[in-house]
Amino acid sequence: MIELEGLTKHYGDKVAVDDLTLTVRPGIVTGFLGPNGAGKSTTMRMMLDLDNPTAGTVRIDGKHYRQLQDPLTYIGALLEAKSVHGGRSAANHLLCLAQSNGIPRSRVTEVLDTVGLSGVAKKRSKGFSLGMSQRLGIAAALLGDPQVLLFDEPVNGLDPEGIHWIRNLMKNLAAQGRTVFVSSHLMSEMALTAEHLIVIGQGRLMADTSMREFIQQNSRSYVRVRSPEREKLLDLLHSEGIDAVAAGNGSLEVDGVPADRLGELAAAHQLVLHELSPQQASLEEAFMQLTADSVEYHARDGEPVPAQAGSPPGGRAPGAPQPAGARPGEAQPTGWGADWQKKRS
Ligand SMILES: Nc1ncnc2c1ncn2[C@@H]1O[C@H](COP(=O)(O)OP(=O)(O)OP(=O)(O)O)[C@@H](O)[C@H]1O
Repeated sequence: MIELEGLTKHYGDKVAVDDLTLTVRPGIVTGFLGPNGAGKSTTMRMMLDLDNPTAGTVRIDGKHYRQLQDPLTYIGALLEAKSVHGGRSAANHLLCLAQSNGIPRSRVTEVLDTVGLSGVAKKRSKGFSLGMSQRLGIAAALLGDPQVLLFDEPVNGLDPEGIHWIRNLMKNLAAQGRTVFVSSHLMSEMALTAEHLIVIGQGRLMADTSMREFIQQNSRSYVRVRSPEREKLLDLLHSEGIDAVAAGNGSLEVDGVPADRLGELAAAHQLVLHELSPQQASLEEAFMQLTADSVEYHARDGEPVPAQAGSPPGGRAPGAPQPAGARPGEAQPTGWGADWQKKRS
């Protein structure tokens, strides 16, 4: 397992990682989430002794990284897929790593086969696509057959088949009893892969919980009900002391009552329903809800507006409503490109 205790990293005045204490357990895939700049890569680098902590410790199976003999046989990692000597072939790159870590040469062929790069084993890695480089990085992580694996954005650049493959690979590694710690911004992918989540924001621990609990605790689940007799249904629900609010498309959103009970109530009062659907928030919604206040980099609202002949940047789409305060026929600069347009006029 990986144990962090009070792990902290300052870069000058910037607190990149702030007093993290947590344990990453074997046998499951643990997802590592946080907005841009939250401190994920810094934490992973400190786990691998690539950065010195300002305070605190990291232990891999009870030992500091520096105490590990042949560290690749304890912990394998994919951090920067492109950080490979471009002049070396894939096989040579892996062979160098193997030789410096007491790993037999035969493992190079095995891991190249595992990641599907046998056909390009002798090709120089500088010609590799991002997806191929990711696979080579994963091969390097697997080389020493370690019990602990770290993957920073492993699906970056992979095609759908590759994404499917890495998802199964991580699950299989965990099922073998290994510790698998993975960061990704792809929430849908994380939701399919990780069983446990660690979430940080501005360097601080925000959640350390199972995927299920995380979604339940940080999002609202409700039942959407649609009926041609919405007002009657609303009165009925209120008379039963059930909270319901009118939503778009003639529907109601009902909190805290299972769909079965709502269906039975409607049937008992002979009310027709056109929809009765439980709504559970996604990991993405739960993540955004939890981390909204710790997002460091905010983009401005507004759509990029393409400059078209006869239509100034920021102009309205045909049929779009006139912005408040605008004179008829006059396009108002709003959103993306608005400052640029103001400077021009
Ligand atoms: N070498 C460095 N020198 C100065 N500041 C740094 C350095 N490395 C990281 N930082 C800062 O530390 C903070 C955490 O960065 P880090 O790269 O760990 O975040 P992250 O969660 O991995 O972000 P992303 O999701 O964008 O990859 C950021 O504010 C970053 O600017």
